[in-house]
Amino acid sequence: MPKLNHSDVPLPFPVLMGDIGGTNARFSIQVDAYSEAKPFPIMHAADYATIDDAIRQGVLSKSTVVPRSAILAVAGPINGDEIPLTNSDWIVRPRTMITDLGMEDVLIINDFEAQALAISNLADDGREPIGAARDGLIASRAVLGPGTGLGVAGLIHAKNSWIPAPGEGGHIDIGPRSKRDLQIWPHLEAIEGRISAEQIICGRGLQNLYRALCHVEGVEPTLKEPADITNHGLAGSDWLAVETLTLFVTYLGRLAGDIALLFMARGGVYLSGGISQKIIPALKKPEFRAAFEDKAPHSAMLRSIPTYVVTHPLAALEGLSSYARMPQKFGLSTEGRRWRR
Ligand SMILES: Nc1ncnc2c1ncn2[C@@H]1O[C@H](COP(=O)(O)OP(=O)(O)OP(=O)(O)O)[C@@H](O)[C@H]1O
Repeated sequence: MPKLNHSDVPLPFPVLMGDIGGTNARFSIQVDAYSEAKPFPIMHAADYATIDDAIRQGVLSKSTVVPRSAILAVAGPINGDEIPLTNSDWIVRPRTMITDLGMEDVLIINDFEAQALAISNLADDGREPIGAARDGLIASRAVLGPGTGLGVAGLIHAKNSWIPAPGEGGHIDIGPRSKRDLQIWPHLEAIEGRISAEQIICGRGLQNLYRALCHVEGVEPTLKEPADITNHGLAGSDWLAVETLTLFVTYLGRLAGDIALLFMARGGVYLSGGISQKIIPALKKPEFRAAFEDKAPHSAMLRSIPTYVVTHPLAALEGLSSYARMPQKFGLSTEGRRWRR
Protein backbone atom coordinates (compact mmCIF):
# COMPACT_ATOMS: atom_id res chain seq x y z
CA MET A 1 0.00 0.00 0.00
CA PRO A 2 1.58 3.35 -1.02
CA LYS A 3 2.30 5.49 2.01
CA LEU A 4 2.67 9.18 2.70
CA ASN A 5 6.38 9.27 3.26
CA HIS A 6 8.23 12.52 3.48
CA SER A 7 11.78 12.02 2.38
CA ASP A 8 14.57 14.03 0.82
CA VAL A 9 15.92 11.06 -1.13
CA PRO A 10 16.03 12.10 -4.82
CA LEU A 11 13.09 10.90 -6.93
CA PRO A 12 14.16 7.86 -8.98
CA PHE A 13 14.67 8.47 -12.72
CA PRO A 14 13.01 8.48 -15.18
CA VAL A 15 10.85 11.20 -13.65
CA LEU A 16 7.50 12.27 -15.10
CA MET A 17 6.97 15.99 -14.56
CA GLY A 18 3.62 17.74 -14.86
CA ASP A 19 2.38 21.31 -14.66
CA ILE A 20 -1.36 20.97 -14.23
CA GLY A 21 -3.27 24.24 -14.62
CA GLY A 22 -6.99 24.90 -14.60
CA THR A 23 -7.09 24.78 -18.41
CA ASN A 24 -3.92 23.13 -19.66
CA ALA A 25 -1.77 20.21 -18.59
CA ARG A 26 1.88 20.12 -19.63
CA PHE A 27 4.07 17.05 -19.16
CA SER A 28 7.67 16.06 -19.76
CA ILE A 29 9.95 13.16 -18.86
CA GLN A 30 13.44 13.52 -17.43
CA VAL A 31 15.38 10.33 -18.21
CA ASP A 32 18.37 11.05 -15.97
CA ALA A 33 20.11 13.93 -14.21
CA TYR A 34 22.24 14.80 -17.25
CA SER A 35 19.83 14.90 -20.22
CA GLU A 36 17.28 17.51 -21.27
CA ALA A 37 13.68 16.75 -20.31
CA LYS A 38 11.47 15.60 -23.20
CA PRO A 39 8.23 17.62 -23.39
CA PHE A 40 4.92 16.22 -24.68
CA PRO A 41 2.24 18.20 -26.55
CA ILE A 42 0.19 20.43 -24.24
CA MET A 43 -3.17 18.89 -23.33
CA HIS A 44 -6.53 20.48 -22.52
CA ALA A 45 -7.65 19.13 -19.15
CA ALA A 46 -11.29 19.20 -20.27
CA ASP A 47 -10.51 16.62 -23.03
CA TYR A 48 -9.75 13.88 -20.47
CA ALA A 49 -12.02 12.54 -17.73
CA THR A 50 -9.16 12.05 -15.28
CA ILE A 51 -5.54 13.09 -14.96
CA ASP A 52 -4.56 9.40 -15.05
CA ASP A 53 -6.26 9.08 -18.47
CA ALA A 54 -4.36 12.14 -19.68
CA ILE A 55 -1.06 10.64 -18.48
CA ARG A 56 -1.84 7.26 -20.08
CA GLN A 57 -2.98 8.67 -23.43
CA GLY A 58 -0.86 11.80 -23.72
CA VAL A 59 2.41 10.56 -22.25
CA LEU A 60 2.80 6.83 -21.54
CA SER A 61 1.34 5.66 -24.87
CA LYS A 62 3.68 8.05 -26.71
CA SER A 63 6.91 7.16 -24.94
CA THR A 64 9.12 4.10 -24.72
CA VAL A 65 10.51 5.41 -21.42
CA VAL A 66 8.60 4.18 -18.37
CA PRO A 67 8.70 6.73 -15.53
CA ARG A 68 9.47 5.39 -12.06
CA SER A 69 8.40 8.55 -10.29
CA ALA A 70 6.39 11.71 -10.80
CA ILE A 71 6.52 15.28 -9.60
CA LEU A 72 3.39 17.23 -10.35
CA ALA A 73 2.67 20.91 -9.79
CA VAL A 74 -1.04 21.52 -9.28
CA ALA A 75 -3.29 24.53 -8.85
CA GLY A 76 -5.06 23.77 -5.60
CA PRO A 77 -4.41 23.08 -1.92
CA ILE A 78 -2.53 19.84 -1.20
CA ASN A 79 -4.20 18.26 1.72
CA GLY A 80 -4.59 14.48 2.09
CA ASP A 81 -4.69 11.68 -0.46
CA GLU A 82 -7.24 13.23 -2.83
CA ILE A 83 -6.28 16.56 -4.34
CA PRO A 84 -9.08 18.34 -6.23
CA LEU A 85 -7.82 20.95 -8.69
CA THR A 86 -9.04 24.53 -8.73
CA ASN A 87 -10.88 25.40 -11.98
CA SER A 88 -10.92 21.78 -13.22
CA ASP A 89 -12.81 18.52 -12.57
CA TRP A 90 -9.65 16.50 -12.11
CA ILE A 91 -8.75 14.96 -8.78
CA VAL A 92 -5.12 13.93 -8.29
CA ARG A 93 -4.86 10.60 -6.45
CA PRO A 94 -1.19 9.80 -5.84
CA ARG A 95 -1.96 6.36 -4.36
CA THR A 96 -3.83 5.35 -7.52
CA MET A 97 -0.97 6.64 -9.67
CA ILE A 98 1.33 4.31 -7.77
CA THR A 99 -0.95 1.25 -7.94
CA ASP A 100 -2.30 1.78 -11.50
CA LEU A 101 0.40 3.68 -13.40
CA GLY A 102 3.36 1.75 -12.05
CA MET A 103 5.02 4.65 -10.23
CA GLU A 104 7.15 4.07 -7.14
CA ASP A 105 7.19 7.60 -5.85
CA VAL A 106 4.91 10.63 -6.37
CA LEU A 107 5.52 14.18 -5.14
CA ILE A 108 2.83 16.85 -5.50
CA ILE A 109 3.65 20.53 -5.13
CA ASN A 110 1.83 23.81 -5.60
CA ASP A 111 1.87 25.40 -9.08
CA PHE A 112 3.44 28.60 -7.81
CA GLU A 113 6.11 26.66 -5.97
CA ALA A 114 7.03 25.30 -9.40
CA GLN A 115 7.11 28.85 -10.78
CA ALA A 116 9.41 29.76 -7.89
CA LEU A 117 11.69 26.79 -8.68
CA ALA A 118 11.73 27.98 -12.31
CA ILE A 119 13.02 31.48 -11.56
CA SER A 120 16.03 30.06 -9.70
CA ASN A 121 17.67 29.26 -12.97
CA LEU A 122 15.98 30.93 -15.93
CA ALA A 123 18.29 31.61 -18.87
CA ASP A 124 18.21 34.99 -20.65
CA ASP A 125 16.31 33.51 -23.58
CA GLY A 126 13.50 32.53 -21.20
CA ARG A 127 12.93 35.99 -19.72
CA GLU A 128 12.43 39.55 -20.94
CA PRO A 129 13.84 42.37 -18.79
CA ILE A 130 11.49 45.22 -17.87
CA GLY A 131 13.44 48.34 -16.91
CA ALA A 132 17.15 49.07 -16.69
CA ALA A 133 18.10 47.29 -13.44
CA ARG A 134 20.24 44.24 -14.18
CA ASP A 135 20.97 40.97 -12.46
CA GLY A 136 23.82 41.36 -10.05
CA LEU A 137 23.01 39.47 -6.92
CA ILE A 138 22.31 35.89 -6.00
CA ALA A 139 19.56 36.82 -3.56
CA SER A 140 15.92 36.11 -2.79
CA ARG A 141 13.45 36.51 -5.64
CA ALA A 142 9.68 36.59 -6.10
CA VAL A 143 7.21 35.67 -8.81
CA LEU A 144 3.73 37.05 -9.52
CA GLY A 145 1.51 35.43 -12.13
CA PRO A 146 -1.67 37.07 -13.36
CA GLY A 147 -3.74 34.54 -15.34
CA THR A 148 -7.09 33.00 -14.44
CA GLY A 149 -6.22 34.07 -10.89
CA LEU A 150 -3.19 35.74 -9.36
CA GLY A 151 -0.48 33.48 -7.97
CA VAL A 152 2.39 34.81 -5.86
CA ALA A 153 5.45 33.07 -4.40
CA GLY A 154 8.79 33.99 -2.95
CA LEU A 155 12.05 32.15 -3.57
CA ILE A 156 14.17 32.65 -0.49
CA HIS A 157 17.93 32.34 -0.87
CA ALA A 158 19.40 31.03 2.38
CA LYS A 159 22.20 28.67 3.42
CA ASN A 160 23.26 28.23 -0.21
CA SER A 161 19.89 26.91 -1.24
CA TRP A 162 16.67 28.13 -2.81
CA ILE A 163 13.56 27.79 -0.68
CA PRO A 164 10.22 28.27 -2.45
CA ALA A 165 7.69 30.13 -0.30
CA PRO A 166 4.23 29.83 -1.83
CA GLY A 167 1.48 31.84 -0.18
CA GLU A 168 -1.83 33.46 -0.95
CA GLY A 169 -0.32 36.82 -1.84
CA GLY A 170 -2.82 37.34 -4.64
CA HIS A 171 -5.48 37.86 -2.00
CA ILE A 172 -3.89 40.72 -0.08
CA ASP A 173 -5.73 44.04 0.00
CA ILE A 174 -4.91 46.62 -2.64
CA GLY A 175 -5.95 50.21 -1.98
CA PRO A 176 -6.52 53.39 -3.98
CA ARG A 177 -3.67 55.88 -4.06
CA SER A 178 -4.13 58.46 -6.83
CA LYS A 179 -7.12 60.73 -7.45
CA ARG A 180 -8.08 58.51 -10.39
CA ASP A 181 -7.93 55.41 -8.14
CA LEU A 182 -10.30 57.09 -5.70
CA GLN A 183 -12.82 57.63 -8.51
CA ILE A 184 -12.54 54.02 -9.69
CA TRP A 185 -12.45 52.07 -6.40
CA PRO A 186 -16.14 52.48 -5.46
CA HIS A 187 -17.13 50.86 -8.78
CA LEU A 188 -14.88 47.80 -8.58
CA GLU A 189 -16.60 44.54 -7.80
CA ALA A 190 -15.50 43.59 -4.28
CA ILE A 191 -15.18 40.21 -2.59
CA GLU A 192 -17.01 40.20 0.73
CA GLY A 193 -16.59 43.95 0.90
CA ARG A 194 -12.91 44.21 0.04
CA ILE A 195 -10.74 44.74 -3.02
CA SER A 196 -8.07 42.06 -3.00
CA ALA A 197 -5.32 42.21 -5.61
CA GLU A 198 -6.98 39.36 -7.50
CA GLN A 199 -10.10 41.50 -7.97
CA ILE A 200 -7.99 43.61 -10.38
CA ILE A 201 -4.80 41.80 -11.37
CA CYS A 202 -5.93 38.76 -13.38
CA GLY A 203 -8.13 38.11 -16.44
CA ARG A 204 -11.37 38.62 -14.55
CA GLY A 205 -9.77 41.62 -12.83
CA LEU A 206 -9.04 43.29 -16.18
CA GLN A 207 -12.77 43.08 -16.96
CA ASN A 208 -13.63 44.42 -13.50
CA LEU A 209 -11.27 47.37 -13.92
CA TYR A 210 -12.52 48.14 -17.44
CA ARG A 211 -16.16 48.10 -16.33
CA ALA A 212 -15.42 50.33 -13.32
CA LEU A 213 -13.67 52.81 -15.59
CA CYS A 214 -16.60 52.77 -18.05
CA HIS A 215 -18.90 53.49 -15.09
CA VAL A 216 -16.79 56.48 -13.99
CA GLU A 217 -16.89 57.85 -17.54
CA GLY A 218 -20.60 57.10 -18.05
CA VAL A 219 -19.84 54.93 -21.09
CA GLU A 220 -21.50 51.59 -21.91
CA PRO A 221 -18.82 48.82 -21.80
CA THR A 222 -18.39 47.17 -25.22
CA LEU A 223 -15.35 44.94 -24.72
CA LYS A 224 -16.01 41.52 -23.23
CA GLU A 225 -12.92 39.30 -22.99
CA PRO A 226 -9.71 40.21 -21.14
CA ALA A 227 -7.80 39.73 -24.43
CA ASP A 228 -10.13 42.24 -26.19
CA ILE A 229 -9.22 44.82 -23.55
CA THR A 230 -5.46 44.27 -23.77
CA ASN A 231 -5.50 44.02 -27.59
CA HIS A 232 -7.34 47.35 -27.95
CA GLY A 233 -5.18 48.80 -25.19
CA LEU A 234 -1.97 47.79 -26.96
CA ALA A 235 -3.25 48.93 -30.38
CA GLY A 236 -4.52 52.23 -29.00
CA SER A 237 -7.84 51.60 -30.71
CA ASP A 238 -10.12 52.18 -27.69
CA TRP A 239 -9.32 54.93 -25.19
CA LEU A 240 -10.92 53.15 -22.23
CA ALA A 241 -8.97 49.97 -23.01
CA VAL A 242 -5.81 52.09 -23.20
CA GLU A 243 -6.43 53.52 -19.73
CA THR A 244 -7.47 50.11 -18.35
CA LEU A 245 -4.18 48.62 -19.53
CA THR A 246 -2.17 51.55 -18.15
CA LEU A 247 -3.86 51.20 -14.76
CA PHE A 248 -3.46 47.41 -14.86
CA VAL A 249 0.33 47.65 -15.29
CA THR A 250 0.46 50.42 -12.65
CA TYR A 251 -1.33 48.25 -10.08
CA LEU A 252 0.75 45.22 -11.05
CA GLY A 253 3.91 47.33 -10.53
CA ARG A 254 2.61 48.59 -7.19
CA LEU A 255 1.91 45.04 -5.99
CA ALA A 256 5.19 43.68 -7.40
CA GLY A 257 7.05 46.37 -5.41
CA ASP A 258 5.19 45.41 -2.24
CA ILE A 259 6.02 41.74 -2.77
CA ALA A 260 9.67 42.70 -3.38
CA LEU A 261 9.69 44.53 -0.03
CA LEU A 262 8.06 41.58 1.71
CA PHE A 263 10.64 39.03 0.55
CA MET A 264 13.59 41.47 0.27
CA ALA A 265 13.71 40.18 -3.28
CA ARG A 266 16.97 41.89 -4.26
CA GLY A 267 17.54 39.11 -6.78
CA GLY A 268 14.59 40.16 -8.95
CA VAL A 269 10.84 40.02 -9.36
CA TYR A 270 9.44 37.87 -12.17
CA LEU A 271 6.05 38.13 -13.87
CA SER A 272 4.57 34.86 -15.11
CA GLY A 273 0.98 33.71 -15.80
CA GLY A 274 -1.03 33.87 -18.99
CA ILE A 275 -1.26 37.67 -19.21
CA SER A 276 2.23 39.13 -18.57
CA GLN A 277 3.85 37.94 -21.78
CA LYS A 278 0.90 39.24 -23.83
CA ILE A 279 1.37 42.80 -22.55
CA ILE A 280 5.16 43.25 -22.62
CA PRO A 281 4.99 46.53 -24.63
CA ALA A 282 2.69 48.01 -21.96
CA LEU A 283 4.96 46.78 -19.16
CA LYS A 284 7.91 48.46 -20.87
CA LYS A 285 6.23 51.88 -20.71
CA PRO A 286 7.23 53.98 -17.65
CA GLU A 287 4.21 53.26 -15.43
CA PHE A 288 5.06 49.71 -14.33
CA ARG A 289 8.59 50.50 -13.10
CA ALA A 290 7.50 53.88 -11.69
CA ALA A 291 4.88 52.18 -9.50
CA PHE A 292 7.33 49.37 -8.62
CA GLU A 293 9.98 51.86 -7.45
CA ASP A 294 7.62 54.29 -5.68
CA LYS A 295 8.20 52.76 -2.24
CA ALA A 296 9.59 55.43 0.07
CA PRO A 297 11.65 55.06 2.20
CA HIS A 298 13.00 52.17 0.11
CA SER A 299 12.82 53.59 -3.42
CA ALA A 300 16.60 53.38 -3.90
CA MET A 301 16.54 49.68 -3.11
CA LEU A 302 13.59 49.08 -5.44
CA ARG A 303 15.39 50.92 -8.26
CA SER A 304 18.20 48.36 -8.03
CA ILE A 305 15.90 45.34 -8.24
CA PRO A 306 15.51 43.88 -11.74
CA THR A 307 12.08 42.88 -13.06
CA TYR A 308 11.41 40.34 -15.79
CA VAL A 309 8.58 38.74 -17.69
CA VAL A 310 8.96 34.96 -17.84
CA THR A 311 8.76 34.12 -21.55
CA HIS A 312 9.83 30.46 -21.41
CA PRO A 313 6.75 28.54 -22.59
CA LEU A 314 7.35 25.66 -20.16
CA ALA A 315 8.94 27.51 -17.25
CA ALA A 316 7.24 25.51 -14.49
CA LEU A 317 8.42 22.22 -16.06
CA GLU A 318 11.94 23.67 -16.20
CA GLY A 319 11.64 24.39 -12.48
CA LEU A 320 10.56 20.81 -11.76
CA SER A 321 13.41 19.56 -13.88
CA SER A 322 15.96 21.65 -11.91
CA TYR A 323 14.57 20.13 -8.73
CA ALA A 324 14.57 16.54 -10.07
CA ARG A 325 18.21 16.90 -11.15
CA MET A 326 19.49 18.52 -7.96
CA PRO A 327 17.01 18.34 -5.08
CA GLN A 328 19.76 19.22 -2.61
CA LYS A 329 19.94 22.72 -4.14
CA PHE A 330 16.38 23.43 -2.99
CA GLY A 331 14.79 23.58 0.44
CA LEU A 332 11.58 22.07 -0.87
CA SER A 333 9.47 20.53 1.86
CA THR A 334 8.05 17.13 0.95
CA GLU A 335 6.12 16.63 4.18
CA GLY A 336 2.52 15.51 3.65
CA ARG A 337 2.85 15.42 -0.12
CA ARG A 338 5.18 12.61 -1.10
CA TRP A 339 3.82 9.11 -1.50
CA ARG A 340 6.05 6.05 -1.91
CA ARG A 341 5.40 2.42 -2.64
N1 LIG B 1 -4.04 38.51 -24.50
C1 LIG B 1 -4.60 38.47 -23.28
N2 LIG B 1 -4.80 39.59 -22.59
C2 LIG B 1 -5.38 39.56 -21.37
N3 LIG B 1 -5.79 38.45 -20.76
C3 LIG B 1 -5.61 37.30 -21.42
C4 LIG B 1 -5.00 37.24 -22.69
N4 LIG B 1 -4.96 35.93 -23.07
C5 LIG B 1 -5.49 35.23 -22.05
N5 LIG B 1 -5.91 36.04 -21.07
C6 LIG B 1 -6.57 35.67 -19.81
O1 LIG B 1 -5.64 34.92 -19.02
C7 LIG B 1 -6.34 33.96 -18.25
C8 LIG B 1 -5.70 32.61 -18.48
O2 LIG B 1 -4.47 32.61 -17.90
P1 LIG B 1 -3.48 31.37 -17.92
O3 LIG B 1 -3.06 31.13 -19.34
O4 LIG B 1 -2.42 31.63 -16.92
O5 LIG B 1 -4.42 30.17 -17.59
P2 LIG B 1 -4.55 29.22 -16.34
O6 LIG B 1 -5.79 28.42 -16.53
O7 LIG B 1 -4.46 30.02 -15.08
O8 LIG B 1 -3.30 28.35 -16.43
P3 LIG B 1 -3.03 27.04 -17.28
O9 LIG B 1 -2.73 27.49 -18.69
O10 LIG B 1 -1.82 26.52 -16.58
O11 LIG B 1 -4.21 26.13 -17.19
C9 LIG B 1 -7.80 34.05 -18.66
O12 LIG B 1 -8.49 34.88 -17.74
C10 LIG B 1 -7.73 34.73 -20.02
O13 LIG B 1 -8.91 35.45 -20.30
